[in-house]
Amino acid sequence: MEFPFDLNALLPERISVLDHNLTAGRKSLGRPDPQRQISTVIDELGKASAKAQQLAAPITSAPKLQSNRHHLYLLKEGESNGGRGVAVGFLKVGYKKLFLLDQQGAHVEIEPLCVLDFFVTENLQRHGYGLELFSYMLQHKRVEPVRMAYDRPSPKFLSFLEKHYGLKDSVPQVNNFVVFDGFFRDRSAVQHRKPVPRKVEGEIKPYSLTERDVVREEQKALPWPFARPARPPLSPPLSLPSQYSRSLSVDSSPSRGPPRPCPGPGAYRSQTPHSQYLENVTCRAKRTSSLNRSQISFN
Ligand SMILES: CC(=O)SCCNC(=O)CCNC(=O)[C@H](O)C(C)(C)COP(=O)(O)OP(=O)(O)OC[C@H]1O[C@@H](n2cnc3c(N)ncnc32)[C@H](O)[C@@H]1OP(=O)(O)O
Repeated sequence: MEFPFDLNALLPERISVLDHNLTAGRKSLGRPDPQRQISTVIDELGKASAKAQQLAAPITSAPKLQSNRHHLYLLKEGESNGGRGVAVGFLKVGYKKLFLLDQQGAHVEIEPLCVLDFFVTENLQRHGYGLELFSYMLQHKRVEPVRMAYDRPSPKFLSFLEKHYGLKDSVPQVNNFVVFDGFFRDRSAVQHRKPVPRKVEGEIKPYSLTERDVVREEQKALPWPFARPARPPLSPPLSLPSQYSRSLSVDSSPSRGPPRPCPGPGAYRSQTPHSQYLENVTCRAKRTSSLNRSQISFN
């Protein structure tokens, strides 16, 4: 993805690690408003990622990064675009407090590092850039892929995880997060286990939403005539097991979350744990396995 400014001057490293400060390590060297340009890069990549995944709206943007304790790894290719560089893709991770089911079906409250968004521009996919980003993140976070949770991974990402890390067998969940065999190994000492609550009759409401669901809630919150009709709930892809439904995430823990400016209705997950499952709730956005787009250029 090309930009009308010098990416190499903006992002000196091949992979930049960005957080809520939107800085790429080095201070501005007299460049005009580097933060605004970094925001543009993040916003455009976020939009392209959402489009590639057929999400209703981006789950990655500069304002979202500024209001969360996430890390965004941004990969550039410095030689291209007449030496000004192109943005190749990004990987966004963050800690999320989740309620997961372990191998025995017991409810476990846990706060793993999660992959939240991952994108390589269409024309550069299957060239090893995704692996470069992912392995950089693993080293930076000192984590193994099997110890991470994955927020509604796309078919391409599932294939990526199996190919590069041998992650294949997942532990069934009742939410959108996917964890693989080995995730719960040696965790019992630090986990706060909870008994699985009995299902209560009546209306079943989620007590928390994934970022992907938040995007949908934000859209629903718009007044008529601005609100766009929500997509009908879709069944999980045939190749995937039934665990790919809604999440029981309760967001980042208070200790990790930065101060947030007064969220709007539905903007963030409820913090109140609910004792009900979401077994029947499969309201989810459809992902696509591929989009044949030519090289994206932003001018
Ligand atoms: C939690 C989440 O973020 S889910 C969202 C994940 N993102 C997306 O689905 C957006 C579209 N896809 C992409 O951006 C990329 O394909 C990524 C980020 C998933 C992987 O990045 P890449 O640079 O393509 O990965 P890399 O080249 O290192 O590895 C290639 C492997 O990834 C998987 N993969 C990549 N593209 C495809 C594809 N079009 N179809 C199937 N598998 C694919 C395959 O396992 C592939 O190995 P193969 O070519 O031998 O079959």
